[in-house]
Amino acid sequence: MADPQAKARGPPEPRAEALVEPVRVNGSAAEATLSSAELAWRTTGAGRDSGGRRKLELESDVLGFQVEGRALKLVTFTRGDVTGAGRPPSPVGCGGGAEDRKRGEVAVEMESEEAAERWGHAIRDRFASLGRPKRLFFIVNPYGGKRGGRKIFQTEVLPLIEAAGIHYTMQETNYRLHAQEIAGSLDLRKYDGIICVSGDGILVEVVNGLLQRDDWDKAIKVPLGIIPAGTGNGMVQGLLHSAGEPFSMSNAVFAIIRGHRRALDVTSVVQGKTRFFSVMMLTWGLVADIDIESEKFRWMGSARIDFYSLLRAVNLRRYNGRILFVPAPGYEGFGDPVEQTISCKSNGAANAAEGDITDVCNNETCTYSGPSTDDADLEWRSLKGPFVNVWISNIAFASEGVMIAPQALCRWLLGRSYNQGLPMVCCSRTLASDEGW
Ligand SMILES: Nc1ncnc2c1ncn2[C@@H]1O[C@H](COP(=O)(O)OP(=O)(O)OP(=O)(O)O)[C@@H](O)[C@H]1O
Repeated sequence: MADPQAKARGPPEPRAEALVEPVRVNGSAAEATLSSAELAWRTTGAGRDSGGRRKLELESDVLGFQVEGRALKLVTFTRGDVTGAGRPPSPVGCGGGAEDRKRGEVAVEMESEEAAERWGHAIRDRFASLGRPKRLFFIVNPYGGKRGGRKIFQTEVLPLIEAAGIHYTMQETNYRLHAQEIAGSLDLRKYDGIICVSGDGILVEVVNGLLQRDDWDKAIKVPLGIIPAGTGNGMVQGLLHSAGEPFSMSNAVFAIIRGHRRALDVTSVVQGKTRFFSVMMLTWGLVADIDIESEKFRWMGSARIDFYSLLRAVNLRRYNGRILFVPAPGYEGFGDPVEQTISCKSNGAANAAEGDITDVCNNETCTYSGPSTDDADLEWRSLKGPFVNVWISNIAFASEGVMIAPQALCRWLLGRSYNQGLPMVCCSRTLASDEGW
């Protein structure tokens, strides 16, 4: 989940005492230990696996659990078999590869109901300390990608969410900007996060809806998540990549269940009299044209982008314009110096170098008015077109298969002309007018 607030997990919890009990695991007698990090057991009876130690990492192997009388039933989600019911278990310490996770169950029968309750409490506390959500609000776009959002929610998301014991509310979007309206009026006190089952567009609508609220400063701290059901899905790919997880639907859902978070910058964009907020990328020229003009091929799913890119690549257009930017350290040599003072302060847009100053923020609809920056000492530079493509990216991936800015938190990718290649320019945070929460 992308959480604009979370910069770090905070200081580690004090270590709780490990619980040790004689139990039966999947019917076999064993001695089990529950620490704050793992549930481990060693079978004690006679048998093929007697004495073998197995373990489940609570953070990364367990979807959820239930206490039923003396039984503690854990739903596992692991790479490889740790239950002992199927293939021989992996020895302790051997992690799984990139294979997909599979669901399993480990039934731990305790000696008393009190013991089962005690262990249940300990696991619940551990999940809470990890920031696992308990109540989520899902926004499902039935129209995004190949129009599979509803099915993805029912078949891929719900089974895992229910196994994790998470309460949820789901609302489908009925029209363009509906997600923005929903986020603008949702009672956020009821939820630990808003999850979009959609393409990247709905996530951006949600961010805009949150920032248009009167309580935007609290609203924007609500964790947001995304399940890939769109055309590009670059945000999910970027988030999973940064967590070291391969791209898959189940990994995206599990990352949300585990409470994985990272902060995300928000870019404030002013165009004429309109202000909006972006968390992913801004494009002008080739990529924007491909995105917009390929709409008529939406039935192709992700392939529409590849197909239309080819069509446009053989017929490149050029765009005249000038880009003003503040280079990041080490990139000061890019572009040409700008003489005029450019203000990027408070409410307004980055004003044109020629000096047009327009206050474009409409306070009725734009409660968050963008970051305030003191740009008095900033050394602005400029690049003059014509451009084939201008691509400003806040994330590493444009889509599942397209890594455009490997180290992106903020990168500028500028295609000045077809023959000059694509120089990459690292911009300063203030250039993108962003603010990290
Ligand atoms: N019921 C609906 N009917 C038509 N459009 C809708 C509906 N619900 C949402 N939308 C619009 O669908 C667009 C695409 O949404 P989404 O980002 O989920 O999918 P996508 O296929 O990845 O599209 P894109 O590549 O344009 O981001 C958004 O602009 C959204 O406002």
